[in-house]
Amino acid sequence: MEINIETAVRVCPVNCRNSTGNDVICLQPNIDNNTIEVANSQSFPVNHVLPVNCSQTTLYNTVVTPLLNFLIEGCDVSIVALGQSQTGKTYSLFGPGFHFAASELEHGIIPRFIRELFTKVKQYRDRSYNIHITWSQICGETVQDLLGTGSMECVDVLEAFQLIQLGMSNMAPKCAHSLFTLTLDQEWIVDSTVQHRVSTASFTDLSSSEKILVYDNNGLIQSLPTDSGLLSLQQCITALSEPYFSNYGSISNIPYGQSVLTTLLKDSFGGRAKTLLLCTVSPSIDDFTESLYTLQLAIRSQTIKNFVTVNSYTTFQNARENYDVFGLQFAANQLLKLVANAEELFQKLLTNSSLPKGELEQISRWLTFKQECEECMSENSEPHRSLDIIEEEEAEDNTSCNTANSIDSEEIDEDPEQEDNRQSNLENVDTLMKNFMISTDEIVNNSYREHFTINNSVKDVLTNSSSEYHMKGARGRRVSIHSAEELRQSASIDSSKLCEEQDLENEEKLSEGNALTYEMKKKLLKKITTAIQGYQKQISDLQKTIQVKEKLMQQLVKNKNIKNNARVKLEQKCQKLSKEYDKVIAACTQAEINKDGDLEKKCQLKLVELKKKINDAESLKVLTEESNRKLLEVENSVHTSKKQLEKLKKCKRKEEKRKTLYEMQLKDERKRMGNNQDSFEKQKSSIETNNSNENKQLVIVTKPIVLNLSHENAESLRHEIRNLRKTRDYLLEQRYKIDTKSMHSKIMNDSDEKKLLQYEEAIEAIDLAMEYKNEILCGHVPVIAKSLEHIEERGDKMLLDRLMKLNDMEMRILLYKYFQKVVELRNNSKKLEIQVVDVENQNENLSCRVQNLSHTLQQVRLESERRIIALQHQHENKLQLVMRHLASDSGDNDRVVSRVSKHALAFQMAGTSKQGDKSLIARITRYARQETVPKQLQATVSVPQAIVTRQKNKLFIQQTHK
Ligand SMILES: Nc1ncnc2c1ncn2[C@@H]1O[C@H](COP(=O)(O)OP(=O)(O)OP(=O)(O)O)[C@@H](O)[C@H]1O
Repeated sequence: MEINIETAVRVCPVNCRNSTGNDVICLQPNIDNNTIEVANSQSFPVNHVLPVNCSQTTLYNTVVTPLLNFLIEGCDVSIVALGQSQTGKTYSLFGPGFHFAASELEHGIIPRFIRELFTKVKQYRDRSYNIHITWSQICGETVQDLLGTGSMECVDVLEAFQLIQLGMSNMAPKCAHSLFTLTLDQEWIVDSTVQHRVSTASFTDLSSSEKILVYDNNGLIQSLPTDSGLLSLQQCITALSEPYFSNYGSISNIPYGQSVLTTLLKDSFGGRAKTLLLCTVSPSIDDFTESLYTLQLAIRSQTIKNFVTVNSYTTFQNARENYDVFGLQFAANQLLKLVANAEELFQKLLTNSSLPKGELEQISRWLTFKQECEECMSENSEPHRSLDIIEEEEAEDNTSCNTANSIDSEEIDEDPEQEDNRQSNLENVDTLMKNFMISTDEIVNNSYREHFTINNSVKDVLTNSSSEYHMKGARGRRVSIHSAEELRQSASIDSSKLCEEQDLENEEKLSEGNALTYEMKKKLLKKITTAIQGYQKQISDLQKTIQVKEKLMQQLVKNKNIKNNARVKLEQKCQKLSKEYDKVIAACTQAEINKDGDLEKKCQLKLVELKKKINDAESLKVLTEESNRKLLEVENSVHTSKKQLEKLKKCKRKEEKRKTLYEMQLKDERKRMGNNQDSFEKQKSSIETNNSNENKQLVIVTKPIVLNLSHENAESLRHEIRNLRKTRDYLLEQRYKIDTKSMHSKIMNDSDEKKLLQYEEAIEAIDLAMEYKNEILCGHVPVIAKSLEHIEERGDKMLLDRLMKLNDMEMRILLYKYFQKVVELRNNSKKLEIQVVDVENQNENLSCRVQNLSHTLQQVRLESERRIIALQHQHENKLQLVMRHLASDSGDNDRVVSRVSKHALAFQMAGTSKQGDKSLIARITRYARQETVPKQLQATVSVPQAIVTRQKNKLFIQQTHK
């Protein structure tokens, strides 16, 4: 929590400063409104004003007691006594000199604090604690340990008092500031966890110092202490009290590192301690200036906000590994301190002009990194956030802690919001990445197209007649870097998605077609042709299926009337059977009354038989009623198949369109390449002629401007250029030889490949050298030299400086090494490009396989569909026959009805139920994935056949298998 530094002003008795007691009073403490009224009618409002003759007890109770609570809760507390010499700083902190122990009433803040601390911590029976004391004095920039043993543990008040006496006896008279520190370490157990609190109470007795008067920036007189520690403390207080720093704008700008005193008081001013600045002033007019100085500093200090935190951590009982938490926490704190110290040191070093430039740069880079790191960490979090989180683990029922906890809970509440922010940040990053990809692709495409157009004439000849290796960019740099769009194109062509999804992409492909190379187009054409064939196959399969379905539909329509008639007949039959059933029941009852056992038995048998007949007739009736539903189902299925057919035809048309387009483009390019082939030789000879012309022109153009150069120099430059040109021609010739050789053999061995790269690099380097020399000949500053002049990056400049200092031999070695490195890099990149080509080919093959499989699956699906329909067809035929018989014959055909109804139900269950369809399709899909079609599906399915014969009034149905 942010808490302002508290201020308290104690006005010492007039006689303290060895005055006569008759001094004129220049300031008056106003206890009612906590202000100090000064003679010049200025008033200083502070947090606590203590009356002139206030007792040590009043002082302690008024301003110190609350601090003890902070300490016990785990916060660091600090009391800094500031004031003119002999105004009672030491008296307030310790008591009257070395004899403070004589009267408890005279005890100052520290002994009272110690006594009360021991009393209070003992009240927390569940806590174990230990208290350590350190005491040091600071004289100038020297720190001296007053106890001689560093930190001393004391188990009770007496031991602590003895240590104070020891320290006082070691104190240097006057001149030094003293820093008395109490460290309280507490721990207690809550639900198998060990809660720890480590807090310190520091008491600083600032020695007074002579003041000098100086003019400040506004021309006003300002008094500054001569003591370096006090001076830098004043500067820190001034800096911290500026509004900019009160918001922790940049705490790193506070000059804590200027003195040992301010380094030690860092936590008290703008740090993590709860601080009380106790100012002691003299009321005497003689001390007016000093009092004014003290009061002004108090006013400034009370605007400073400290970020008070609870120093707590938790460990687990009997779990040693968890002590690491503390270890890490401690290490983190230490690291933070180290970084802060290093920063102070670096800030100091930066002002030291004697340091070498490089080191100064290193320091400023370090500071920038730290600044960036701090900014980054403070962007979404409060300062000291990590410690707040630790605080969450403990919920104590006292005021200070409650406040802290409320802050924590707010932070917890913010978590979902932070999560949202993180999410939206991720989305933003995603969008940015996508945009970046798009723009990168665009740039690569453009530059590639540019490159392609420039080198078109020569390249086409080489590309077309050479192996794939040439096409994919063994020549030239980064030719094989394909855009994401290109890669997407090649992947999407193989996808088995229906054309609606592909439409958009296909449109894109058509428009992008111009950016593809000849070989790419050829490949694409091949793929398109395969796709068209696939579509054609699917279309014809689907057409067959539709035909079969339509036939079934006709059959169903035809059967409709017969089924209606049969239903009427069956209804009549059911009624007749029911009546008969009733009659038999009546006969049975009569037989029972008559006690005719035989008749009763016969009647019961007849009843069973009749019941069976009624059930069979009812089942058959249900079958006749299903006709409409079936018809609807088949109609829907035909409709869906027709839709699919339309889609496939559309896809096929699109692909055919693309095919025509690419065929045309390829035809054009072939024609153009034919012309290029013819003109290639011409170009070669013309290039040579141009070269010699350029040579001549060079001389002609440079003639009038060469005036700046001495005749000898110009001549030697021309000579060098001519030599370079010869070398270049030779290299070109060698390169051409390797090209021609590889064109014929279509394979290039490793040494040829390396040579080719070396030639290309060397040609590029020679071109650059010639251009450079030519510009000098023309009296221009060479472009490359101009660009060197504009180097602004410090690192680049340094590199350039180093390069300039190299001698000729070193330069040659360096260049040779670079040349080798470049060739090696190009060789590697070429290998990578070949690997990319391989991967692309593999991808292509896999895509083809996926396409084939998807076609097979589609085919199998259609075939199985046709088979099911064929079965349905046969079933309908049989049904039709039975129904017709039922409709025409009123005789006893119960046996037929029974058999047909059973068969029909069985067929329904096994063949036409949706579940059956699904499992069949699932099976077929499984087979399709295995790339094999099951034997059952390859061979004709053994369909049951029935022969129906009629003898007298009976129908005979005989089931056979084909
Ligand atoms: N409020 C007071 N009541 C009684 N005596 C006081 C009071 N303030 C100071 N004195 C006495 O004044 C004398 C000087 O006090 P003290 O040594 O504490 O001053 P100081 O500010 O610490 O001086 P220095 O800057 O030299 O350290 C002591 O003898 C002290 O007992």
